[in-house]
Amino acid sequence: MHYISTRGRSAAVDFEGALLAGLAPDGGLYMPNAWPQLSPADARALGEKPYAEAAASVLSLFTGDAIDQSTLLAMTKDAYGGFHADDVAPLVQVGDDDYILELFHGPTLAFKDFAMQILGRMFDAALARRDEHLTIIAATSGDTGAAAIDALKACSRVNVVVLHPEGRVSDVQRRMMTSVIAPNVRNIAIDGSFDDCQAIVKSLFADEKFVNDVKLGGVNSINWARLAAQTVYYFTAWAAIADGDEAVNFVVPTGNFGDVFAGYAAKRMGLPVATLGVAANANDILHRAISNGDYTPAGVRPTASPSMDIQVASNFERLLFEAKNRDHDALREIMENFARDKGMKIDDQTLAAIRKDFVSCAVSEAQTLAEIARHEKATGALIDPHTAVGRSAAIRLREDGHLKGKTVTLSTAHPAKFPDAVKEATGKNPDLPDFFSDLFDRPEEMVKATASEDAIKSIIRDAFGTA
Ligand SMILES: Cc1ncc(COP(=O)(O)O)c(C=O)c1O
Ligand SMILES: N[C@@H](CCOP(=O)(O)O)C(=O)O
Repeated sequence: MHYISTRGRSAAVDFEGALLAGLAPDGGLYMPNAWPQLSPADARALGEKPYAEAAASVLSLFTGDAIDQSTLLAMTKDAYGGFHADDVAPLVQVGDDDYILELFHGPTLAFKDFAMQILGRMFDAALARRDEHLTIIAATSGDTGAAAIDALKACSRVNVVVLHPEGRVSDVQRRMMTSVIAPNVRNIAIDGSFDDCQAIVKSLFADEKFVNDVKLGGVNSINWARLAAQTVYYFTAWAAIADGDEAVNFVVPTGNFGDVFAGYAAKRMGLPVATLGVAANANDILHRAISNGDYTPAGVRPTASPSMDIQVASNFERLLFEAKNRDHDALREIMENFARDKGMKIDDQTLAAIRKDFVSCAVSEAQTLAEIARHEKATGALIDPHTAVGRSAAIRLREDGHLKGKTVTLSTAHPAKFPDAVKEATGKNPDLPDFFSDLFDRPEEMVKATASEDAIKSIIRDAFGTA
């Protein structure tokens, strides 16, 4: 197994190369050169195993020789042993054919923990063996940052710098990041949007000298290892509910297109997935792209589901690469034109290829809050606004005939991360788990910066010099 850049101008690397690089040197995203395969029988057998064992089995298809099987299993046991649910990713039935996959029982209460906890352990092992250090840069709209900091704060060979859009994450999300005061952690509040943060991250990777000076790495979903780890719960969820080889739908609240692309990867690996539902909030660029080919950013609108307040979705590049039959030149031209024109019209053939696997739905603010309230009335349980976007989309896509049969909606965050929206919708205050009961008493540390590449470079150089 090796990894190729979508843009075709970087050398292929092994799993460890993709893990440590994050983004390919040509600005492209790494992809496996071919999809590893699992038969439905293999997938079903995963359902019999504890989550950590299933994760090691699936991940080994991506890691190849980079990590031996017993080390990988020790890593997954350690990573998922810290989750606060026995099942790690519990599946809850909410209707005849409807399920919610709870992905918020990790240490920072969002689905990001599934990949980040394992990445931290992989970084530790690879950097120790190479006797190297890394400076991780992450852009966050709230959840990736907390998960990265939690997973990496104890890594002696990793520094971690997190950029978040000032005032555009919830107080709980911010405090989960800024209350971790450690010598290798820096939080930077950017005067701008998540897209500005993400653009800065990509521009840092484009500066070869800076990348080499500080040994830059990334843990956003540009990093293939993130998506590899996120494929696992599609397999375990399918195995828990499918009869025989029955195909199941997944609906995924979507921002950077990473989580839903992990579902696509699982499908390409042989998992019987019928349709992948892309659930967008009022920042509906992905819905516009899939429904009518219009992939044009329209300015970010703050919503009750702030982690999905994203316009330029990194992983859409991976989807276009697939839809273009992995034609590097065609993909590079598309991405260059997109950068120049600040938007794109997806051609009919490419759109038809995308629609073989995906449908989409945009959910308004009113619909999001209404779904939190409806769900609480129907089940007595609170859901977070991102999950509500997913559930609202799943209900509408089924009513409109786009989804038939069993459907799993990914529940991506704990409701207590977004108490204001939950309270507004239901009148109820979701409680943080005990291990965060003192979150609002903890001191915070962060610096503020303008949305400028140079400002961030100088903060990183001052903090960590050459790694
Ligand atoms: C809670 C939550 N739900 C959904 C998403 C969207 O996931 P993705 O960016 O992988 O599409 C995010 C952020 O990415 C998130 O933090
Ligand atoms: N919603 C994310 C945005 C970054 O997404 P990633 O999956 O590419 O890391 C966040 O919460 O930070």
